Amino acid sequence: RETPTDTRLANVVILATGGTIAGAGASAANSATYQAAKVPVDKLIAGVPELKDLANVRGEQVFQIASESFTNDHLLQLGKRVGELAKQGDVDGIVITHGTDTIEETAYFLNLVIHSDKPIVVVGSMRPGTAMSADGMLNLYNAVAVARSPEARGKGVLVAMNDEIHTGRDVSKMINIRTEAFKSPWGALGMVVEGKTYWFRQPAKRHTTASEFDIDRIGTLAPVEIAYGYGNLSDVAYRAFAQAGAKAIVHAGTGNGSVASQVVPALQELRGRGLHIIRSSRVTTGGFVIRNAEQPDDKYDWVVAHDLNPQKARILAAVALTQPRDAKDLQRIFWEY
Ligand SMILES: NC(=O)CC[C@H](N)C(=O)O
Repeated sequence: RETPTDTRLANVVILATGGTIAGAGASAANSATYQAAKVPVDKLIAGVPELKDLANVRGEQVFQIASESFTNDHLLQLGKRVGELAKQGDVDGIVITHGTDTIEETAYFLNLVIHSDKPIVVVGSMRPGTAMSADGMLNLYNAVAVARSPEARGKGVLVAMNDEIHTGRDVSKMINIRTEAFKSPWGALGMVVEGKTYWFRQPAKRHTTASEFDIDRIGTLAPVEIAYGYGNLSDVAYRAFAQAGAKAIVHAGTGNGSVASQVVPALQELRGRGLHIIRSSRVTTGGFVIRNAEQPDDKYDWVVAHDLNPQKARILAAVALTQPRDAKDLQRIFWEY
């Protein structure tokens, strides 16, 4: 049955892409063993009747996948749909349901390329809806509460998880299994309680309307790969990525983004052939890579990812290198976004 549109309420569109929030398990005891991306968006919305007290909500099924299977093409397709909806006068806010594994990559991508100050909120869950103490219903309710909130405007793309509101730029999945899985190294922006938002911080980096990147001007993302640092490192992965056509390699380095001495010559050689080398850190609760510490970045013409983790550094480089740039300009972008 169609519910009549309440004209006093904000209009929020829910774009569904899959993940555990759309997951289903065999029994209520299955909190970890289940299939992601099963439940269609209309059923997710029907499962939370209280949404209609917050906003006029309608759903669109964009994909039905687990988020580890997101490709650059999925990012572009989703981004273009978000961009279109954000331009519509009858849309006040957008919620994207998403698997949690790569939610931080999609949220950061949208934060970089969507030119709108309307609230855009990405949400997932850690337990499928069929499980005891499932977290998806409340997370979805909270996401819609943020998306309809005038106070969420202009804060960039947000992630609502576990009652917290995070900037898509900072947030990262730090723990699996637990519902308290998402943290931002510089703290959450706010909280949602009983459908009301409470704010404490503003994002400091360039995003959305202040971004030089625009989804309407991006046809394909640049191929950027990540190579992991560890003891006994070899240059095999770096050379293979270069051979396959990578425009940049993000080094998920040990500690300060350090590079094993036996690999430095290969990375110098690849930079000489035009590939960008981006040093990031594999530490999990807030890397902080500084230029010319550990490695002479000025001399080698390398870039540092600073506080961006390797997967976020890949997103930024894939967007930035949609046009050719020297390392100095790419480094500027890493400081500013
Ligand atoms: N909690 C989750 O959403 C993880 C499920 C799945 N791996 C995904 O990211 O889509």
